[in-house]
Amino acid sequence: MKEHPDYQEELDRLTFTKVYMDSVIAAQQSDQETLKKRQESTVASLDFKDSSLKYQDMLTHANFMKMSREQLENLKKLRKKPYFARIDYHRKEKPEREIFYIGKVSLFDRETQQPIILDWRSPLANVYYEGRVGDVSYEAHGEWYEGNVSLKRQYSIEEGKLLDFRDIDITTKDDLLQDSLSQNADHRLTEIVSTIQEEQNRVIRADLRKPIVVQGAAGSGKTTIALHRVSYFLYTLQDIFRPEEMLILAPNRLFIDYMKEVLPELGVEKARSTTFVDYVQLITGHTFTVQTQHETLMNVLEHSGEEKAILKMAEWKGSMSIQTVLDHFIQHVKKEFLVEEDLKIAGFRVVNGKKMKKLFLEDYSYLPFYKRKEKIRQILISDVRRKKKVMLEKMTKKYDDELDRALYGIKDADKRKRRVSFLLDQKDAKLKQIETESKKAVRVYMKQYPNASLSEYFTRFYKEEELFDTLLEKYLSKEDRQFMRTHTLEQLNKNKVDAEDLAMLLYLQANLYGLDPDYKAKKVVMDEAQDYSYMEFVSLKRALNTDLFTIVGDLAQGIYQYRGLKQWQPILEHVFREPNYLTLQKTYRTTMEIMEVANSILTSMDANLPLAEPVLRRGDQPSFHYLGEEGWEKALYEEYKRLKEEGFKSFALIGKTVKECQMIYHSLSSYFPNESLQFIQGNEEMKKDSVIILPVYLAKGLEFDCVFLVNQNESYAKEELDRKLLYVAMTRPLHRLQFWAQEQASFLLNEVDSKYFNDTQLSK
Ligand SMILES: Nc1ncnc2c1ncn2[C@@H]1O[C@H](COP(=O)(O)OP(=O)(O)OP(=O)(O)O)[C@@H](O)[C@H]1O
Repeated sequence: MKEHPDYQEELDRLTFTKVYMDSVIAAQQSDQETLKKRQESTVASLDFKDSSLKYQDMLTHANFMKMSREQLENLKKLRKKPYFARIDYHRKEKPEREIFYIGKVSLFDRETQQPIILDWRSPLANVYYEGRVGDVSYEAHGEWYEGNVSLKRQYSIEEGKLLDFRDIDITTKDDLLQDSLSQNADHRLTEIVSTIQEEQNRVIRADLRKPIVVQGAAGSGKTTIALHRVSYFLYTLQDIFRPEEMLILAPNRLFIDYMKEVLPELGVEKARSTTFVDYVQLITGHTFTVQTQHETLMNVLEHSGEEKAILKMAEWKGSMSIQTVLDHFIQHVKKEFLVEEDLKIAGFRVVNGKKMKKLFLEDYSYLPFYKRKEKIRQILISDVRRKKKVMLEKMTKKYDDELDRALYGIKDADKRKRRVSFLLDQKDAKLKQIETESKKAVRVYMKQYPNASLSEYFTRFYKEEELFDTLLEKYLSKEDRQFMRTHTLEQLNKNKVDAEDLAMLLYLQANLYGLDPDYKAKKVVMDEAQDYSYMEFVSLKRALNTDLFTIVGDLAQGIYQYRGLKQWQPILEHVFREPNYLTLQKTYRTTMEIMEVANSILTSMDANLPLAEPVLRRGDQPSFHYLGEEGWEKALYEEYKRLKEEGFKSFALIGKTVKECQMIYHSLSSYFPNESLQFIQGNEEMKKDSVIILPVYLAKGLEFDCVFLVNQNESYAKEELDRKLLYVAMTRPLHRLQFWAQEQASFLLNEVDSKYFNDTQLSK
């Protein structure tokens, strides 16, 4: 590197940037207010018609100057690695080329407003990620700019020191990516802004106003890219969206912890990250215990007896048909809101009932039923208040006229006296009647409207047998209907619901009550989306009333296929308007050797999915170890020790089920040093230096340097579900994969070409 003609220039640039950052940090610490004002006045004096990048960037800079303590800390961190790339760019209309350094956030010269560092999310930075050197164009704020990139350079900077730099042209491979992939993982996801690949960049920057569905192979960066898209989204639309309005849905709490590490790095830590189950519970405020899809899956894997009927019911509860049925049920409920009685007070018609019905059916048709009811109540209150005055006046006038007539018309003094006194009493009584009836009229009138809770409606759906049968007979046999009714009602008696019921609850909540604004989200990210049912997508969309969804998943990993999606089509065609659909085929997590074995399993599935293409990274072949031999536990421990000595940091032992994992834990715990094994079966947080034992369904989405697939008792069968579980398990390691079982067939390795793995018994 030192021989490079630009070496000194690059060194000077880094020094300049760091010194500049130091001055910003010092200035921020000493005089935050003055600086802020100065920056704001510079921005204020700008030509607002200038829609170019510069203006937008300067606004960003103004925000940047309004640094919070947290941001200041970030800047200090960034000083260690201020940028990772450079582009030399010549914009068509400009006289000369400009040099831009790209980093995690932008930094501008306070005096000249020239960028010292360009944010990776800025429009111009797109040309770094897309294509190679040569003619390029990019879009910024609706306008296209053309130009030429003559140089793309990558830097390795650590602790503020320039370690290396290299240029990328058409022929060079991405060394930075290779370096980054060969690193070891320590149970957490990292940001990848310096090595985002072209196909990934396309997902990150795809039209932000449209929903997007991404089918990506295992390890293709779906989770990582979805989070980078949120970061890009917040940067680009920062004037419209706040991070708190983002909702990130992950499969379980373990996964959220794993993902969370990368959120502050990307500036999206304020987004709400949760599971679908927790989110629905929060929105609906219900207190049911939820039988999760994992528990159902476990029952199936461990053969509980009723599994066929349970699976069928789960599938049905998540299907497209249930939406139609629920819509009918909602229409049925709606009839109870169609009050058309007039509201009368002391004989006066204060409110026309037909008008109320019209309000409900037409004017407020965009609102959930109970919100419409509330609107009507408010209208009634104000109508009654307004008309009370008129009624009192009219009533007073009526009696005053009568009194006049009595006073001047009745000649007989006694008669007149009686009549006047009678009229005065009457007047008094009538006015009082108006007063008292006005007070309670609305309350009484509103009693005609239903007043039931969400769980009452939900229970009713199952309880009213005749209605239930009428609604469902087109879709399910009598036997299936019966099973579904009794099963769900039994669960409800125990204050329990199935995970699949949550979508129905959310759908009812959205249609009947709506959502508390505090829980609303304007943009939704769904990871492991293949595991969601059709009804879950529909209910989320209905409840949140937004199209801004980023949906990433892999059908090949659809281990909850009994309830989840088998294809993306229904979502693409029926849930969203004109969604974008993109695929990620390259896989970055694992080595070519591991991917060859995993792809053999993928080929044998029905899914008809493209094979994952690993980026060129080599490692040891996966190995098969005989677990039947005495002392296998010690042998496994020795393998672990050997790999640890090689420098690998994170290890997992993956079993097919929780029971299998219990067995593995039991067998191995006396061989591993105290506390170094951690058995995860739910939401426990993973300890950093432990060897993790966990069932496949919980390992989904996670990654480890080395993975041991262990099979003491439960083999993977040739059926679809088991193939998917196996595929998920095989695609977890970054570097090493070992199979431990009594026979190769336990991992379906008898179907895999033996040249792809090493049988340790044979090679002895
Ligand atoms: N462009 C990249 N540069 C460096 N590392 C990358 C890149 N893309 C992905 N990775 C790494 O590849 C690994 C897999 O990424 P991620 O977990 O996001 O993939 P995924 O598609 O969600 O996987 P799965 O479906 O198996 O859960 C992570 O370690 C991630 O950091």
